[in-house]
Amino acid sequence: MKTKVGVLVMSYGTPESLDQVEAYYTHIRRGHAPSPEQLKELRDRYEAIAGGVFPLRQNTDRQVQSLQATLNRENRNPDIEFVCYQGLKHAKPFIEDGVEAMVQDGIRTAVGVILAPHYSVMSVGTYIKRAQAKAQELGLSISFVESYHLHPKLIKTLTERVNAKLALFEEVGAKRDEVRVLFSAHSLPERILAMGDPYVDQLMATSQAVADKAGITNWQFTWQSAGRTAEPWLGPDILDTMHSLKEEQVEYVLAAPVGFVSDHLEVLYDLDIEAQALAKELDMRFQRIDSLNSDPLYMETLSDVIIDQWKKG
Ligand SMILES: CC1=C(CCC(=O)O)c2cc3nc(cc4[nH]c(cc5[nH]c(cc1n2)c(C)c5CCC(=O)O)c(CCC(=O)O)c4C)C(CCC(=O)O)=C3C
Ligand SMILES: [Fe+2]
Repeated sequence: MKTKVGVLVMSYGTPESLDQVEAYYTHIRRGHAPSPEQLKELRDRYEAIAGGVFPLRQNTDRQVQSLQATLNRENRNPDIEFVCYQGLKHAKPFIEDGVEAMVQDGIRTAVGVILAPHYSVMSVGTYIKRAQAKAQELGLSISFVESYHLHPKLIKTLTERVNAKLALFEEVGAKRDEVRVLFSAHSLPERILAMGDPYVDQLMATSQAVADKAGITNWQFTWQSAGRTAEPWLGPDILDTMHSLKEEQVEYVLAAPVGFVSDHLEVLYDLDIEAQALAKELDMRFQRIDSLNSDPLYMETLSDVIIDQWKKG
């Protein structure tokens, strides 16, 4: 009989229906309910992306399924079998539920991975902390993949996506080097800088690696989707960046949100609706690269780093 190795696949989580948006938002706000205005604003954004469909849920389900198949295909150790469990930060099944399910299934050792390539103590760090605490409580031995932002297969597939959209621009008459590529990621509060957090450096490294592989020099990095709180967040925001590009007379813009791995609100609303509307207003041509979702090279990236982490223990 093969020994089962658990894989806790962690992701942000999303509501299942518009009714659940309030509970979800309250969880993100650490138990503080949003004001009616804040709630309406968030519900409106979900309604705008696909009439209240929550694509992140289905995308995460597919990623987890597809990762399990990839892991068991790539695994060269005949004595073990990988079994994936989902653990979400702000929705069911929560991270703690995933750990509990493994233990109930008799799993003794596990690896945790997050569906986000870049480490920050405020993002990936909090997923790991919660999983570790629950695992300790239940006596499960678990270790974690902290980041995989320079994995060659990740860089390769992101580069192919950039090249595919640059080719589309060329079809409408733009020269490849006239397109400004905007690499982006979710902003975080500025205070991560004083904490020596690797988030910014890792994002710059991914962007530089993709730019090098695609052979592009007309690019920059910008933030997006900053939270609606009083404290300062990392900037410049993509909308401000686009205003500056207008002044530079840039006409063609390609958004490459390398901090995200799935179609969800931050991509489908903040880029496809909000940034796209601004581009129209500024008379710019704006595109974005396709999200990774269950891309085979992304699945292999995850499978490689999980198998390596499992060998290390
Ligand atoms: C680093 C990071 C990632 C990327 C890494 C990762 O994936 O983990 C990410 C992803 C996501 N963020 C998401 C949604 C939201 N994030 C919010 C608020 C916040 N995000 C934060 C950080 C991040 N968020 C932070 C510091 C806050 C402030 C509150 C707090 O300190 O936690 C809010 C509240 C309202 C607002 O501010 O917009 C919403 C609705 C969705 C799901 C979208 C969907 O359902 O389709 C996804 C994938
Ligand atoms: Fe967020």
